[in-house]
Amino acid sequence: QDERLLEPSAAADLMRVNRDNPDFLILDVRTAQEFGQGSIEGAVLLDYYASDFRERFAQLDRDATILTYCRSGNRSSHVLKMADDLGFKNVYDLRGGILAWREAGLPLIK
Ligand SMILES: O=S(=O)([O-])[S-]
Repeated sequence: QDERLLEPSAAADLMRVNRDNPDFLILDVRTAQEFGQGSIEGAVLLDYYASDFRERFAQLDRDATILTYCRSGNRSSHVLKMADDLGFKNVYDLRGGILAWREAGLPLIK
């Protein structure tokens, strides 16, 4: 059991705690189209399917606290592995993705 896989409520707590942390990033790895249909407030889009995803991801601050999510948790689990490979220290993954987030009644913005 990987404690970096956060249930929606724990992910929401992480966001709350890091509200004023300039080194906190919410990373949405879905497509631009999916992002446009509703996203978590403050999230930055970096499409996992983009050919330069790894290159761009690797440019992020390895010491930052990053919460990543996708639609249901598949793509973001790959991002978590990539983050480990690249030496990122504080990367979390929203378990069940935005579907679970929405299911938990948590807010999305358009
Ligand atoms: O990759 S996915 O779980 O968002 S379909």
